[in-house]
Amino acid sequence: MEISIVGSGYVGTTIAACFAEVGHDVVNVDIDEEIVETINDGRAPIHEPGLDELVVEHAGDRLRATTDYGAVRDTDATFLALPTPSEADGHIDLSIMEAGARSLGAALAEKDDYHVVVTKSTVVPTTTEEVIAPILAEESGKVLGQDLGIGMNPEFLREGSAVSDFLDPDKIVLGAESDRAKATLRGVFEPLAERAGEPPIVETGVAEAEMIKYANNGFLAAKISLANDLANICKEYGIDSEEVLEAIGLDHRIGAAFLGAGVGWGGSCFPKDVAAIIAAARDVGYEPAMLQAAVEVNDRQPVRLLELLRGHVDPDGARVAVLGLAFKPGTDDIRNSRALPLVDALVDAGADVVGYDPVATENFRERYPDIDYAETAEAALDDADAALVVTDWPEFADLDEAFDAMATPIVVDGRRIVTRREGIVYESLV
Ligand SMILES: NC(=O)c1ccc[n+]([C@@H]2O[C@H](COP(=O)([O-])OP(=O)(O)OC[C@H]3O[C@@H](n4cnc5c(N)ncnc54)[C@H](O)[C@@H]3O)[C@@H](O)[C@H]2O)c1
Ligand SMILES: O=c1ccn([C@@H]2O[C@H](COP(=O)(O)OP(=O)(O)O[C@H]3O[C@H](CO)[C@@H](O)[C@H](O)[C@H]3O)[C@@H](O)[C@H]2O)c(=O)[nH]1
Repeated sequence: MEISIVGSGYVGTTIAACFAEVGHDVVNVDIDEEIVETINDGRAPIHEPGLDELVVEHAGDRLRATTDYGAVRDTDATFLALPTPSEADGHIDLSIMEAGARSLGAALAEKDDYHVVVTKSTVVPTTTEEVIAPILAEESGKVLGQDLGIGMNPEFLREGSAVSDFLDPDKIVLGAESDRAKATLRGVFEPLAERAGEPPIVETGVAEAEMIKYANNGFLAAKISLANDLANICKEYGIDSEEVLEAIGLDHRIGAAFLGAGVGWGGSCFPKDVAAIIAAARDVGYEPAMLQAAVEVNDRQPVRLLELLRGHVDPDGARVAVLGLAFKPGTDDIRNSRALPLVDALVDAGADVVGYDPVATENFRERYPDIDYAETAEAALDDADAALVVTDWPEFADLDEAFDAMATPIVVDGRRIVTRREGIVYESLV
């Protein structure tokens, strides 16, 4: 099939390259000329394992990119993979989606045939039908259900494993407003589902598909927060939280995934999506107590980590190494990283901060140009008065003699990754 994807970021580029990989002809539309050129040159504009290889293989053949929305007219379906950030009060900010829908609708005005538009972005329930579809209809002059079909296909890929998550999904959710739109969506996913060994395909309504995405992310974020709540109780009793969480994870009704206790969840999705569904729920008159509690526990974890640090050293004037700046291992993304509130608080307290991350240093430096950065974890620890471990990069588990070079070997571990041993003053958050 001929597919267009509007937006060429983490999601748009990944799904474009993967759709090309399963045999579709794909065009990426983005307003960023540099991104468009990068893809057409056969390179991925973002860092994701396996993505470069797919772009190299398909660019110039089944995959191309353009800034011209007119390219959508030669395709059967368009996926909107545009950002849906948060407003200051947590509500979803739909301005980019609305602008994209306007440009798409205007381009579709010159297409006579039936066309399906699918929301891939994470949007609060009813957005596709009540905000996006009316803009498309108005700009294109098309009539919903006649020459315009609408769908919603939430995306569950994780950064750092985006390609393999997309090509081998646990489930595929297809929301559509009509049987005809659903049939187009089925056609798009058929080759992928076959290659992935026929994962469950959930066919549902558009608003249900929108809500499934928030329910998924809300549940996972709340699961981590519940693990953190339980681990905090363990800490007060001097009980080993890892043993407790591993044991409960063996119950198939609970499951071991996403019970990793520590300094909490960050990233480009969980914080904004949980905030957006909480704000949306309040708008329709419901107070989502569990999700709100999940946020509160999450916000307190970095505060607890600093309290532990203060129990060992006064940050004022102390040299504090912050190990891990990315929001999770395997990515250079620092959006909503737990390192942000921690570095803010350390700087406010008068600490002399030295940050280290295997790949996220440059992104962090753009935001915090005034703290020190080290090339290696060893260099960050050298002469430091204390170390805070914020991201669970596997290399931190191998650190050993480097702690001996610290002025005082105080290690406060937010991810329970450093091996405790004689000679280190070790304190784990959980
Ligand atoms: N990043 C993830 O892991 C992930 C996973 C699942 C779902 N999502 C959701 O997918 C959506 C996209 O997220 P992302 O991380 O890919 O965003 P992103 O910021 O990485 O990429 C968005 C792209 O859209 C382009 N763009 C902006 N305005 C445009 C316009 N008017 N027309 C065309 N292109 C335009 C930007 O240049 C950018 O390349 C969001 O709703 C997000 O919540 C993200
Ligand atoms: O047991 C765990 C697992 C994760 N995290 C933290 O949770 C955050 C999110 O991690 P992860 O879910 O692996 O990364 P994302 O790339 O943000 O992916 C989430 O957000 C995406 C965007 O919506 C969804 O598509 C994915 O399904 C969903 O997992 C990170 O800060 C992790 O450190 C923990 O603290 N403990």
